[in-house]
Amino acid sequence: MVSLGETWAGAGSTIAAGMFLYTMFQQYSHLLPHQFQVYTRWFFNFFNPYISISFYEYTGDRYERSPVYADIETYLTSNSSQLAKRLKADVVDDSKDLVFSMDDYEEITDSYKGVELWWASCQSVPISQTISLYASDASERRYYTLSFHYKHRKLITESYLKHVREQGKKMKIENRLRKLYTNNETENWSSHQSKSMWSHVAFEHPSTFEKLAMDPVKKQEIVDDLIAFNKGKDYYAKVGKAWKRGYLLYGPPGTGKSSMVAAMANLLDYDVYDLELTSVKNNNELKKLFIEVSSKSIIVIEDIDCSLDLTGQRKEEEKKEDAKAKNPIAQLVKDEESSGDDSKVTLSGLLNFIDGLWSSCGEERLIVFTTNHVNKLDPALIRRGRMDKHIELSYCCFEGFKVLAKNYLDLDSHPTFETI
Ligand SMILES: Nc1ncnc2c1ncn2[C@@H]1O[C@H](COP(=O)(O)OP(=O)(O)OP(=O)(O)O)[C@@H](O)[C@H]1O
Ligand SMILES: [Mg+2]
Repeated sequence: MVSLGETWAGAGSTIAAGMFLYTMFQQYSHLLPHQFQVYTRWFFNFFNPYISISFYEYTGDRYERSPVYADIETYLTSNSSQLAKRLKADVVDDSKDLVFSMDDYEEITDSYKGVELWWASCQSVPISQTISLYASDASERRYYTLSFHYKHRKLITESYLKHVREQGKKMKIENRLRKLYTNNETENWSSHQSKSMWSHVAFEHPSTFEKLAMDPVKKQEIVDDLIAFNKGKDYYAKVGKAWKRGYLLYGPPGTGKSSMVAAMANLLDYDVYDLELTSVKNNNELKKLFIEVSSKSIIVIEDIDCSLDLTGQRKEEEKKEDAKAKNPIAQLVKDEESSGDDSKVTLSGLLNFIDGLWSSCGEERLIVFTTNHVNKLDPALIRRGRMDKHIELSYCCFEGFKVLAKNYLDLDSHPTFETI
């Protein structure tokens, strides 16, 4: 007699065989005559209770990888390294560890709220490549297919896929190597649209808030402020503001402004974008740079008073207006001559990216300015709301000295402390 268990096992393998046949059919159906294709497709669809969704690595004419594909890949990394039998190992640019992912044509089972579903990694070979041996430009297209029973359609499309993307993003952040970016002058960036305008190295600065010598009350206030920002996604959504915050660090040279930026990045686990304004050609290039900044990052403009003549520019404009009133033609000629060098980032351009319309692209970003001369800056640039928090870093106080004594000499107290 055949037991119930055996019957189910038989049914399971029939379903698996059916799905395999269907996948094969999908892969090679373009080689069949058209009429035959229509009938067989109808036949399969009629009897097939499973829905499958494909996620391609590159879609349409995008240069960059599809973000959905990347999220799924990361999500499946944890599942596949346990479940799949054939894996690919790779050292990925952004991650600390080796990354394992499913090898091509491998399949794994996942379950979500008691529903079973199947992921397969596939590759479609372009037709041109099957015909011509020389079609070197036609590369394979990778994609994942997700299959599930049609009665779970709502659950999968509305909830499971969201879960996959969230998990994928979270895992990517946990596993990533943080980076320090800089905008160096790449001459041919415009001819390679897909090439990033930022170049980077791994960010491994050892500075932390514990090691920073400053008034402990002030320090705690800054740490609390940063953590509140980090957890403030809902708050920013509620008040209808872009999720970003500006800090102005000012004080005499060598008082720990750069160290504090590094400490901030280490505290929040953010990337650092060191923006060198003097090598940005114009506002348009500044816009491109800002668009490329990822979320969870700090954009730093060091010594902003030296980077640009942001203070003088307004006066310049006013002077020009005066000159125009006195001698309009001479001023027009002058303007014409100087318009050839559009090599200017203007104050209004910069303000536009700090809190204009463009500031809302990307989220969870800190903008930090450092300066030695706070009173040289245009008040519009540093008004509250734009630079939300002004932090003065000054010469060492006694509390700060104690931190230094601990850091360097491992001393908690000493008879000479009182004298100091
Ligand atoms: N408050 C501080 N706590 C601990 N170390 C500090 C502090 N201030 C400065 N230092 C030490 O002094 C050095 C210079 O500090 P840092 O580069 O952060 O100063 P800065 O304010 O950015 O200077 P500049 O205005 O010249 O850019 C660093 O090596 C840092 O370790
Ligand atoms: Mg500095």
